[in-house]
Amino acid sequence: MDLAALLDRIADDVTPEIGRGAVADYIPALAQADPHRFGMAVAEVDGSLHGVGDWRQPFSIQSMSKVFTLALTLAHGDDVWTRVGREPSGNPFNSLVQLENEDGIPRNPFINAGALVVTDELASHGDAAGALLTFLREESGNPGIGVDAEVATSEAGHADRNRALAYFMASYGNIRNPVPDVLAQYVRQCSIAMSCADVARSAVFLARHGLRNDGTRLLGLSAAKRINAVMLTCGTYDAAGEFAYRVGLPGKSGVGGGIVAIVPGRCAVCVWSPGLDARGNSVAGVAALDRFTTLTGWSIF
Ligand SMILES: NC(=O)CC[C@H](N)C(=O)O
Repeated sequence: MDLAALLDRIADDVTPEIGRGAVADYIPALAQADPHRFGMAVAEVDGSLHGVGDWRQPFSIQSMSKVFTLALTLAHGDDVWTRVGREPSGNPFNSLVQLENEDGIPRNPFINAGALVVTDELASHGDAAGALLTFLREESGNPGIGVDAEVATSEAGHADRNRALAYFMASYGNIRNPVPDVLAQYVRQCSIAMSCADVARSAVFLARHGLRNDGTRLLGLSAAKRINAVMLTCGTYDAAGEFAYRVGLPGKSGVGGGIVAIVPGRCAVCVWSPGLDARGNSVAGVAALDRFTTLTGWSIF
């Protein structure tokens, strides 16, 4: 399959979708994003890389970081699964509503509550955001990857919802490090800026059943398979059913407008366009992945 030509065609096909939706503005720095940007990259398991549009342009990875922190945490063992579930929440990514009835155990690691628990667990093994940056730089081959300081400051100044989630879980004993430290780590991880090329290359270990780009193993086969399963069922929040229906791949979105999707055994795909739908997923991004699986037949179903 000529993936370069395919990506050109997808970019053409989704042109009417680019600019639709609304950029996230609850983190003020994200509101400055240009909704007319669009990029898409595919990293194959053999190391080849293809892209179209703004695929080399760094953007705020936001919740896509949650896939990588979960993977790094599971590389230390399975303990985190006693503290976070694996069920879709059916609620918005920053919702508080289920936590009180469910003893402070978040539904899954990809909503904010669950991601805070994962970061807390990873922080018990050292500097969580530092470990994440090291991993992303090594995997992508881009040592320039870093935290966007403006986004980090903006996010830290508008983190009351995440602060509430973290303190509430701490009251159940499900945040173990000091809440301000966990929040600082979480804000740093969300504020990392990467391009579609960087994200796709950093995520291809999930298509390679846990093997990193240098051939070493980050995760066992089961852990890699399980992350893909949780991405499929929970990676796009209360739109995960719709995403599975339209795209049919494990995927994880972020409010910066990125979505990373995995074709097990073949490739990782990252698409970026900042205009979001009401549930926080990129409008053009979902459309592009929909075209990608339709044209290639590479859905898991
Ligand atoms: N869905 C997202 O990308 C949300 C991430 C964002 N940093 C937040 O915590 O609200």
